[in-house]
Amino acid sequence: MASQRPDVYATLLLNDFYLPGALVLAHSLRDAGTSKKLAVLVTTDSVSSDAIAELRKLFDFIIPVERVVNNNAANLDLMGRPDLHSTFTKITLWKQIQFRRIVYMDADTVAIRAPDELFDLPQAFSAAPDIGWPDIFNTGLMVLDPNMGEYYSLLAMAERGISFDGADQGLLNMHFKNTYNRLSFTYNVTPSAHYQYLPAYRYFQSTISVAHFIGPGKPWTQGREANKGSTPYDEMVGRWWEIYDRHYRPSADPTYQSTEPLVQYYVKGEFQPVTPVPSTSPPFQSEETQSGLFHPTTEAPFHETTEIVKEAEEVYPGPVEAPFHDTTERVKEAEEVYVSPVEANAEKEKEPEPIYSSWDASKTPPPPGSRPEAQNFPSTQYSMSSDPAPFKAPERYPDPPKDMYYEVPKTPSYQKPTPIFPWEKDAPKPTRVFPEDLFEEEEDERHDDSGTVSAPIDEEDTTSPDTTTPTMEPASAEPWHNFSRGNAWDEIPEIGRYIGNLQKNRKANIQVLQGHGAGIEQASSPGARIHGLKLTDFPTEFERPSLPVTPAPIRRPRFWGEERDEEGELPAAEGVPSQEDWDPTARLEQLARHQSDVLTSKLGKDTGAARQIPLRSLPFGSEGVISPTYVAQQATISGSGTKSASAEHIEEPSYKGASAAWEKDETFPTQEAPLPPSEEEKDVLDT
Ligand SMILES: O=c1ccn([C@@H]2O[C@H](COP(=O)(O)OP(=O)(O)O[C@H]3O[C@H](CO)[C@@H](O)[C@H](O)[C@H]3O)[C@@H](O)[C@H]2O)c(=O)[nH]1
Ligand SMILES: [Mn+2]
Repeated sequence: MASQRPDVYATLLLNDFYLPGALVLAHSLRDAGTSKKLAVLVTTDSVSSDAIAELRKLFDFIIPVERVVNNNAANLDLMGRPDLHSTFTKITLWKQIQFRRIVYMDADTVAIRAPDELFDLPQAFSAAPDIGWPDIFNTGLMVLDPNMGEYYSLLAMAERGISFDGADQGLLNMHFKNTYNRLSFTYNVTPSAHYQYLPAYRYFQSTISVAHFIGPGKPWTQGREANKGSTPYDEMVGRWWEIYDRHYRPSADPTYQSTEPLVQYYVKGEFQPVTPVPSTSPPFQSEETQSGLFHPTTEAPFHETTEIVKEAEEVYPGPVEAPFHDTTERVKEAEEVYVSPVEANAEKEKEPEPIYSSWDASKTPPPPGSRPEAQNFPSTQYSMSSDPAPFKAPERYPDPPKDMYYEVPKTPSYQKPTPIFPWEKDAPKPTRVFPEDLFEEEEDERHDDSGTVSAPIDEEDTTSPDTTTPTMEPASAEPWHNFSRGNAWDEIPEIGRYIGNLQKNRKANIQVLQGHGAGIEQASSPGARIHGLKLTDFPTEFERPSLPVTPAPIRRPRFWGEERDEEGELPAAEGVPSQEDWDPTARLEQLARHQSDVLTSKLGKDTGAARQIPLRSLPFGSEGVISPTYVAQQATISGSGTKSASAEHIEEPSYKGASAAWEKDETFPTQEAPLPPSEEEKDVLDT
């Protein structure tokens, strides 16, 4: 008597988190005037008796089913939905042979109209395309005729974990492949917050039968404020809230206060206890679910704005009891663990310290005996002004300040900074003459004499007033021919003079230089070398102490014994002794003695006591060493005639600076000289 079996709309509830969805779906079908009965498949290991009690008010059949779990959940992770580990349970629909036909609808669907015509389809299995991959069907709405053969076949797949997405949709699509009857998309419209085909939505809007909120966020987990816009998604979410509000929204009507708070408990923003009620996890919850994306328990009750709390206080004038107040086993368990809000309040008076510090609300239930979370919230109250006098604006507000701009000074305000150190004020006028100055004077004279420039080519270039940078000559066909290897710092006299002036300024502050320096300048050949710009400049031959330490090399006779051709030989250097006359030991001794004399005379002046530096013996092993070319040893070397090469007297270094640490022409600490104006200061000066 197959015709006797009823038709039903069926949904599935795997836990309390989807309770609001299942209830709203049932209400939507009823409100739409369906003639069919309603069934709900529940996994009793994870759906609370309170939830079942709530379902019983609405559904004609509460059908306990055994959970079918996919133990091979890798594909669910791929989908980002570890919470769907138990959706294989959907296959138990085929077991429900007490029904002729089932129109199955996910708990996250809502009927816009009751699609009762689906019960009249000739096909045994129908479903609508999936928006993510339209060749397959979405398992959120299925029209099926229960059949044990089909069930076992599906169970066999489930037990082997055969499903391309790890959930029921992958399994059922693999089982029914292309044999399913494809329904219109209007039977399972899956609006997306991310993508929607707006013109099609508007065009087909009036024919939509069912909206399905696929994905991890459901209307009841996002709260009523989340989708207030006018997109198709928002509009459909609005349809869900419409039905929810019609049946579950608490109102100010005191007769309505008996509304079961359990449903609101699982709807974000709806459950507003005066004192928080501990959340309990369903007994079955896999690790993935607990740490996964979806946590309605932690989202729902504790994250509210004060505004809504106030609203709730109006609705619930007295302390609200926990929603789990029956005597089921689960609630008993909960009561053992948790102190009731009333008890908690009593304890609070005894001991005000909060004990929430280490509790992670997203992972575990509150610790036993814990205080209400919000007990220490600041309770500052602001009252409205009770002064009835209207606000009167003052007659006149003060004028805004005038001339609020910066006036650029007409005359440059740059002034030499006031001296800080005494030597800045008492600095004597520099009198030292530098070779480049002499060189310039000579140049001027030459110009005057001949009337034409007779200087060497590079000098000519640099004196030309418009050639400031030799490297920037006009481009020619072969630019490398004109490329100068010169350094502008060496070649452009302006730079040289500028740096020279800087150095002069600095040297002017060093008094010790003046007396001794002049002699050096006299001795140096003016114009022979422009020095002083580079730190690596070495003293000239005139500035160096002359120490004839190297003898002239001995010429060896040529291989054939003939005499050397003296033509082309360089003249012997002045003051360089011939190698025959060179006794290195005597020379070293002489040098050491000289050094000792210099030191004695210097230190003697300072300390008043002349110190004798004893003659040291030569290092061990070097006593008998003589130059291989040494010919005749002479005890004393008679001077060869030149002043600087005198064997008896080796000249002292020509420089006698401030200290031995300084060498001639070394740069001196720059902080002492007043620095030239900076670029900014020059800008001011130029204006
Ligand atoms: O914690 C849960 C999870 C799921 N369900 C039930 O299982 C259904 C499927 O889960 P859902 O979150 O609706 O999945 P969808 O976001 O819709 O994901 C898609 O993928 C699922 C797995 O293949 C299919 O079941 C859906 O039909 C399909 O739309 C829900 O509607 C509920 O009826 C629960 O009761 N509790
Ligand atoms: Mn769904």
